[in-house]
Amino acid sequence: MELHDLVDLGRYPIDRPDSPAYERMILDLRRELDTDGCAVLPGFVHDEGIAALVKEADKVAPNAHRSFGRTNAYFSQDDPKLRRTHPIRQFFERSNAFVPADNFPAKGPLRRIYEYPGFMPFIRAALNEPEDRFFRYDDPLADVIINVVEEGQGFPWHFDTNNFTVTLAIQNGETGGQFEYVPGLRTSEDENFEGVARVLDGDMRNVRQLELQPGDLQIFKGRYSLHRVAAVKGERTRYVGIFSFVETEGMCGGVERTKQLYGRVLQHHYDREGRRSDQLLD
Ligand SMILES: O=C(O)CCC(=O)C(=O)O
Ligand SMILES: [Fe+2]
Repeated sequence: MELHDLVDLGRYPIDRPDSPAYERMILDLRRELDTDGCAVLPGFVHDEGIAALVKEADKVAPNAHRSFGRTNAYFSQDDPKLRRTHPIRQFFERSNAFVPADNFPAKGPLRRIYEYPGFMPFIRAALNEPEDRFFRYDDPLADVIINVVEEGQGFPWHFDTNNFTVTLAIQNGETGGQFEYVPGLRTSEDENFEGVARVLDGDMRNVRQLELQPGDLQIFKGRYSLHRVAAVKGERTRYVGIFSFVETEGMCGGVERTKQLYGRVLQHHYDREGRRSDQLLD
């Protein structure tokens, strides 16, 4: 399986895991993840690869599920029993559109990157996770998707369900669309509702901002880092590819979240509801 027509393998030798260059790359990424809770690989996909990905995105964008509505950081329902200021009760406007994973064939450029045999071991090594706790997201609607964001749309503060998130910038809006995140705001043992409430309330002290360029790959721990995408402005649509990985085999999106984001839910989601190795809300 070849990847050089999409990925800059000279700069990022994910096809040569035994080389010193690979080892150096992994050490650099680990350092970045330790200090910033996030690592960026500029130009991971080269210009020609991006052209192929934009073409694929343009083709499937009409199949995106457009969803508008108010969501909290956990994509859960309101709980009127809690005090009014509790993060579960803080709802923000979200409008975006996800192209569900079943739009991306194995031979298309986006899934070819995700399913390239060396890609998962590379992401796992960068995150320094053990082999028995690292899997692709077992979600036929969400393992690899494109987030389509048009003028005026954005994605408010939230946590991902999948433990690890890898995003690939494919096309930027004219302006806006910056990514903001707070690394490690919750852990698998602690929701840290107080810390989350402070950020939702506008405390920007621990918020970091990123502006990715098309071709840049970003690795971060989406289940533990609160994050959001600023509204996009201008005519051009923002496309971001999202590849998800989890620590528990068979883990997929919950029923409520999947309904909200993809507009449908499969038997698969009911069968696996609650398959998590932590007690977090979503
Ligand atoms: O579009 C992005 O950059 C990320 C969107 C996001 O956070 C998500 O889809 O969960
Ligand atoms: Fe997210």
